[in-house]
Amino acid sequence: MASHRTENVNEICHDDSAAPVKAQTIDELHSLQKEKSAPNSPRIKQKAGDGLFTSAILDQEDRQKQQLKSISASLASLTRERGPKVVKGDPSTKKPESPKAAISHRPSDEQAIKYEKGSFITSSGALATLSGAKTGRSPKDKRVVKDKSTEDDLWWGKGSPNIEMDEHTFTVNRERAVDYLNSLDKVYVNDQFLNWDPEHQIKVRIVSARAYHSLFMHNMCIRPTAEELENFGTPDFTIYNAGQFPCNRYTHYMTSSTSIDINLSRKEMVILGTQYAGEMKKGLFGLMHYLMPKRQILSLHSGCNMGKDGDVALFFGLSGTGKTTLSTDQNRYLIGDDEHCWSENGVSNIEGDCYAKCIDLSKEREPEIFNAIKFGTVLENVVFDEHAREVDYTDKSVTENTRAAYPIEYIPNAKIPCVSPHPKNVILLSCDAFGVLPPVSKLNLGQTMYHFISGYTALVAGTVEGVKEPTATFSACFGAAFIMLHPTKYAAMLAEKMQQYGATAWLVNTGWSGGSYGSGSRIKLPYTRKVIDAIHSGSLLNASYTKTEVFGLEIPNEVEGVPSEILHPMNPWSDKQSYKDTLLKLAGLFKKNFDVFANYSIGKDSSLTEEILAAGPIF
Ligand SMILES: Nc1ncnc2c1ncn2[C@@H]1O[C@H](COP(=O)(O)OP(=O)(O)O)[C@@H](O)[C@H]1O
Ligand SMILES: C=C(OP(=O)(O)O)C(=O)O
Ligand SMILES: [Ca+2]
Ligand SMILES: [Mn+2]
Repeated sequence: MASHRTENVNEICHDDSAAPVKAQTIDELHSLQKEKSAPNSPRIKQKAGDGLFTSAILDQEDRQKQQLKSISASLASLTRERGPKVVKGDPSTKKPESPKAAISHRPSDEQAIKYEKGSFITSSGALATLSGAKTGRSPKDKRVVKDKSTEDDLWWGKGSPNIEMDEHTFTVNRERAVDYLNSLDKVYVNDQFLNWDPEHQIKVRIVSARAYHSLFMHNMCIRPTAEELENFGTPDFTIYNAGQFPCNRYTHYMTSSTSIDINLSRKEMVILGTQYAGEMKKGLFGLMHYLMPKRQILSLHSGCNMGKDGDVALFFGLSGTGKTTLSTDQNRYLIGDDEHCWSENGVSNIEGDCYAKCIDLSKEREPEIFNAIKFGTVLENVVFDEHAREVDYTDKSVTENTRAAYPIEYIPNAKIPCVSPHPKNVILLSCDAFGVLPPVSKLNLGQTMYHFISGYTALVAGTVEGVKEPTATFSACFGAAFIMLHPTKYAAMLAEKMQQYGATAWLVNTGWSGGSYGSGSRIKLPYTRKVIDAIHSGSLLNASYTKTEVFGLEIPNEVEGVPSEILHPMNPWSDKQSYKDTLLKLAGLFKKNFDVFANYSIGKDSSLTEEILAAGPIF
């Protein structure tokens, strides 16, 4: 057969109608595609001589050597002298006898596709992957080292998320993780930042076995510039993610083959037996909940956005209550969807991404999130069509907790750098599965603190292992799984800041209406958006209010764009007696939950504590 192929297989066939490409070989052509610079978080350039740039005296080669030395030190076992010899790059391009490769900076999606079963590119260009047996967090497997420095500082005991372990057991698990990582041909190393406030930035290193974990963290943390990366130095905190490898359940303190261990003194975290990426994210959040309050900065499990006129709103809420959905708003600048710091400088995002739930995601209802799912985005545990690679967002067969992690700049109106002035509105989101909390109510300071400390929601299926249907949950500070100090410490700081900056608080029910889960229905997202619009615009502040029974919540009689019948939660219930019974049942749960906090005082004098205690349900 005649063929038009030329002798030299590397030569490029020219299409004579187009301008000729200068490259002569495939390799040369590929070199044209190579990124000029690796992607970083877009930011305002800092002035030369500012903080991070001062140590730029070393030449590039020396800095690379130091970087590899530092990675090698991170991977050193505690019982041997030094760490493995590491080189930069993809191990498959190196000779077999080459030492361990550490792939730093932009981990490629291709690495995941090449090495990880179940990883594919979807029709929109995102990397779809599977997190394995665990598709949600495992809070019961979280351990925190109790030592001299943490035993007095941290919240321990009943209700606390910090289940203790000793230093020795931590070392056993650390050694297990490091040995596992060192047994692999390659590991991925991310050196990145947390917190967009340059004064309070934290340097983190994540060592992981999976390309997916590396890409996830690349998105999640703030991406350094090439220059910042070279001058990174020693990280403030290191994660060893050996999630594919189990812990030894016969080890003291271990109750399963999963263990997520935090050692604040060693500034390290070890992950064994779970590949759910949210463990890394929330582990670092725990770290910030420890470090920031020491600097008088309040760490918040909240989303944050800002209007054109600079009015800022915080959205507190547990997983699935709408932080990501509602902070992503086409009319407002997005500061962040999940984790922030409130300092005297204002609000700053801790992260560089959004981590959206994508069950039942639709382009019509949530266009910004839908469009952010493109090349560079990690899609976890979604199901897609084998040929067209179209994702079916309604498919729950892997989990209901399907997720998309994308760099925050994939949202068109994200504000970079992700910092804002002080909040004007503080919105407490609660997804009430009982259907008795009003769609919106205005809170006084006592009520704000009462509801902040209570942290009530219905845990929506999926995010925590084993939770199959909405279940009433109380999670202090709307994030008890992540806080490190006693809830009243964060509450006191929130009260002080809200008073100082004159913020108004609102309780918004994004859950059920007209009946409990099973008989009522979830409040329509467009209605919740209207409620939020009215809060932002200030119109709700001037509305007339009616006080509810039992919870004493002030509910507006009208909200533009929302049917007034649903504003009082009793109206849409067909069985009024059932409403009243359910209301009392929920009030009882609140009361029981709050009992453990009744003996603590909040703030400088007893008046706020009294206000808070008086703000609970009366029945
Ligand atoms: N009324 C509503 N308000 C907010 N979210 C809603 C509402 N009704 C349904 N949802 C859905 O609930 C989920 C909220 O999840 P998300 O915003 O990711 O929560 P969080 O960021 O707090 O974990 C989204 O899937 C969203 O589409
Ligand atoms: C990632 C999590 O939180 P959220 O749903 O709030 O993003 C989580 O709780 O594991
Ligand atoms: Ca969260
Ligand atoms: Mn979220």
